[in-house]
Amino acid sequence: MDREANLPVPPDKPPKSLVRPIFNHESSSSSSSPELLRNLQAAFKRHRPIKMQTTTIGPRRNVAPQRQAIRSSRLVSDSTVEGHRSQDVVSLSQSLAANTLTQDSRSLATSSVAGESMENASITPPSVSATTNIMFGESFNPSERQIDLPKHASFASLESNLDVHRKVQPLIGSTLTTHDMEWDATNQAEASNLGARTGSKHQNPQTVDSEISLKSEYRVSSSLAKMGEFRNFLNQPASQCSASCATTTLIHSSSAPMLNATTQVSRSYVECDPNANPHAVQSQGSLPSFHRSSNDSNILHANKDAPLSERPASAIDPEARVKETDKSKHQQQCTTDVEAPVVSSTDGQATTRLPDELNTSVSSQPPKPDKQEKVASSKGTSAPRKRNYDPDLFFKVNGKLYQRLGKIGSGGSSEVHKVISSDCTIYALKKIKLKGRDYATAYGFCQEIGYLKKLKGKTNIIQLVDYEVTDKSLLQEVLNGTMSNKDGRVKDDGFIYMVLEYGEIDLAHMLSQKWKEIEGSDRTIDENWLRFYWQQILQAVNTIHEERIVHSDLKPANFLLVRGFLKLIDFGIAKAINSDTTNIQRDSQVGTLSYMSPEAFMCNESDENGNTIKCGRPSDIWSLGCILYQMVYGRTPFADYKTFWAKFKVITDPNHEITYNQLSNPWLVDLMKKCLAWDRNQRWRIPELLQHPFLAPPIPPEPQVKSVQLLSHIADSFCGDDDKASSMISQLEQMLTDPSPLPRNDLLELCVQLHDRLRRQKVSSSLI
Ligand SMILES: Nc1ncnc2c1ncn2[C@@H]1O[C@H](COP(=O)(O)OP(=O)(O)OP(=O)(O)O)[C@@H](O)[C@H]1O
Repeated sequence: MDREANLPVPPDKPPKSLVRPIFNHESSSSSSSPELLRNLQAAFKRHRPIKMQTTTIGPRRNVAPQRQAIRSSRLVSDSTVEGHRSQDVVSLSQSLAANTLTQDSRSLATSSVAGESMENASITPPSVSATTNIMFGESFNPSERQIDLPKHASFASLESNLDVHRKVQPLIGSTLTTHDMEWDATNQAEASNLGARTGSKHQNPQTVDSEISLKSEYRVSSSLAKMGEFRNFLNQPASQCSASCATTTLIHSSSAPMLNATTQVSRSYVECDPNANPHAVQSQGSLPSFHRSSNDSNILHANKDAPLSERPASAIDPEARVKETDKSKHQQQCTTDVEAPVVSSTDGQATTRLPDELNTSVSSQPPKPDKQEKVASSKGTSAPRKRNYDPDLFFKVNGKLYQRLGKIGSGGSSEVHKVISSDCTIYALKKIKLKGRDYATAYGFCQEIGYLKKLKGKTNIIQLVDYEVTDKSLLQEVLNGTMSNKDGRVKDDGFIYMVLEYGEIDLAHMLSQKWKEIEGSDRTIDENWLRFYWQQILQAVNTIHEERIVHSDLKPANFLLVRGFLKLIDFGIAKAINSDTTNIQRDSQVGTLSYMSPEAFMCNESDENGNTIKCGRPSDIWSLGCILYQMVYGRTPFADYKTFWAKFKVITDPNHEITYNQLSNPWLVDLMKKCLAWDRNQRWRIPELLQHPFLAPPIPPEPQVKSVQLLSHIADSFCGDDDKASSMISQLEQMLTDPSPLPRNDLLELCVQLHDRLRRQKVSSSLI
């Protein structure tokens, strides 16, 4: 039965021309004045996100709690410090704000219905940006990116809505099931107070007010009843949860007078996330007026029906399959939970639970204008799947949408983008195009997924959050460790998508910044800074070496700073394709070549003994030596050799001597030499490097300290300007303070000479 049909038509529909630009779809009703909407529209046009092409932007009520507003202004200023990144903050925050704004504009309508003062609902652009920044200031804080803030903000936004909605809650009256009323005691108390005030409206179902209240009350009750679930929902792991977020702006839509945050936002995500909040599905089914344009489609069930090629990688990944089973259980559970509100219609006629097929049918329908929805519901058919997102704005990985925030970089083989997920977590999305590559290379790229899976949970390795290989057979082969079609080329327009932890800056950029500071001054590199990062670099590489993985492409750009610590990225690729000429071509840009070991240049060739030259862990150590050299001197050891052939020649020459300018700490030179030994067997391994005196300086033994003190007494006893004696004393001092083993003979000889000199001086002074 169509509940909507039983509701009186609101007499005061705002002109569509006013609503359309805000929501980009038909807005069926609102009891707020057209004047107000015009003002809202005008106010928010000024704050339209630059990057967001969505038109689903609406006004936002200034309903954020005071405490948050204060906090927001602090965060606003924090976020501006981040310079370049703050632009993302702005665009993102605006886009996310759009979501909240849309919701709140609906709250506005309700608040007028419920008799709430419209002054509270007034829109002030500054408050919009402040609230917006509450939401995003933190989400861009490197240390808190994965965090509660977006969740908190969504929640705050929801609560803000609820502040308004609570006042209409009592209107629900007896039409609500007990389930609907499962909200916290505070709300209930408040509602019962308000009930007395607003109860009369409920008595007259024919009035516009109560009609709209009845529409909204479902959403209110649904939202309130689901508060607990919503909290849980927001607490879901990033990769599994869908929540209020920027991306919803594009797919928001509602023709109903209002829709609360929980229902609307999460519903929006069901379409992109098979694991998304099932409440959304229910609300969609139960509220036919909430339909989006016919362009949208719901993937929740479309995924089930999708052909294998369209299914997520989890369909073939046993690990992911387990996850999916759990999620679908959860989904079923949630669906059951929300069935009651679905059928508790305002006219009291639909009081039984919907049959499962109908639920499925309704929830799987692509949201459409009312008419279409009715047809679809009654027939129980699924609309054909359509692409329901703008690929210029979003990436879709395993059914989940990630909004593009900008390109971070591009490697020889990939593009890396900064993205935001539906739960407002920032990620890096690496996209590798497979088409045209030889199969072995494509296989190699795909192997990175295998390595990243193997290194899951290792804190100094970038973490893979999700992935999709559009060529499922390729992924299957990689996961099985088999390779057919060795000599073929990838013809299909396939891609690898990897959703990765996001790194704020890479070591290459850190270094160039550091060297900009140093250059022009008489300062040298800060040794403690060097120790701090060098140790992290070693530990990260040690992690993969322990896993028997050779990176083969170590360079500063492949160490990313994530929440203050360096993490290794992009490994495995170079190793997997090491013998492939493409790799050499890729690396032929000066910069990467600069870190290649002699054996990497000669890999698979035979040495003078007829043994095949292999690239193993020592090859990575050489690259580490080049990185350290660059950290110390501001340039790589072979930077003077510009072309490929010049580099090739000098690096593969065993007699070439690397220049080490003198440093105040001799251990540092020693350390570089240990890494850059031409003979790979001479190079130290990471466990040894971690114990090198540069990182773990030896404490001078006690006797040596005493000797130095004694020496200074001897120096004092020389009278006059005895240059020879002074020079001998400083030599002795140097020997004693040098942490390397003392050259005993030299030391003894010096001591004897000094003693003689002192004796002679005494003799001559006694003669005088
Ligand atoms: N997780 C991430 N977070 C932030 N930035 C990233 C991330 N992954 C990669 N990048 C950026 O993108 C650049 C290219 O990424 P990556 O090295 O993985 O691609 P690639 O195609 O293998 O590059 P290349 O072949 O040149 O090494 C990196 O240097 C880094 O600046």
